[in-house]
Amino acid sequence: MNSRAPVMNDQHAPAVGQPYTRNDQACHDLSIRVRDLNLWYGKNQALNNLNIDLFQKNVTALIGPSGCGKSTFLRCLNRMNDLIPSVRTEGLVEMDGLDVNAPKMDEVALRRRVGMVFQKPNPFPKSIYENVAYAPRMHDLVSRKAEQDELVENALRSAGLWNEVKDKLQEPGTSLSGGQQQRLCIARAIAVQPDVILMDEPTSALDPISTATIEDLMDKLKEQFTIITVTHNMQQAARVADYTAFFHLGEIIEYNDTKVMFSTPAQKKTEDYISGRYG
Ligand SMILES: Nc1ncnc2c1ncn2[C@@H]1O[C@H](COP(=O)(O)OP(=O)(O)OP(=O)(O)O)[C@@H](O)[C@H]1O
Repeated sequence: MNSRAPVMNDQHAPAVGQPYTRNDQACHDLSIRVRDLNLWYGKNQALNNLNIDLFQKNVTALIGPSGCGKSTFLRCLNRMNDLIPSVRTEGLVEMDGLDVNAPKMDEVALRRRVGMVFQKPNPFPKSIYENVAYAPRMHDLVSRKAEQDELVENALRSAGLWNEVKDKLQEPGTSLSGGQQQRLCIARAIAVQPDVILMDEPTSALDPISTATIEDLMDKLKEQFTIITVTHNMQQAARVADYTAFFHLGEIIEYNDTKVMFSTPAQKKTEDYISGRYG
């Protein structure tokens, strides 16, 4: 086993060759299983032998210095790296037992199950209503207008935006504030009833109040969805994440319960990073 494999400091060390997991008892709520994942951009290896189990209905934060592979890893979970021609991937990413990279995996269906929210809010140039209704219609999740209306309302309510927009659903999504636009993007992601929501620095373009609103929202959304978020903000990881994985130079150095990792990191590199000594 890679000597720098992720470490779970309050758990039994796994047998040689076995991946690190949170604990045996929790394996029933496994959502995503990653084994020996390697990724290259052309000749440059960006992910190096990653092994990690991600658990259902939790928030997992991916932290680490710039360029350590957090976003690249996130994009492995919904095959968005396939859109980059120079990318080559090896290893297993399994979601609820299904091999995400299997040739017969339907990428459109996969991206319905794995929603994504980006750093910069990116609503479609359409009405607030259409931003939410479009994908469910494309995926045939609704047939009647009344059903569609209900779905739009539910998604906007779940994203904590309904009360602010219910009287202006036909206005452009882009007319909303940055924080509202990000919640609209979250409503759009949850409208297709995914299992997993990937968030790539979802609050880094937002003011502190909008950031706090999104953090509260993540706490509610994890009752229904598995959330994996990239963040540069240590306090945010400590506030929102049940589990945290620390990445460094394309490897997972440590992965653990967030409270444990932040109070007693097992690795010197983790300690240096979370205490702000580098990165
Ligand atoms: N499209 C791409 N083509 C080539 N190399 C890339 C591409 N995207 C990322 N990389 C490289 O892969 C490595 C990991 O980048 P990635 O963006 O995943 O890191 P990150 O930890 O998310 O960084 P940041 O915190 O700055 O967003 C870096 O060396 C980066 O330069």
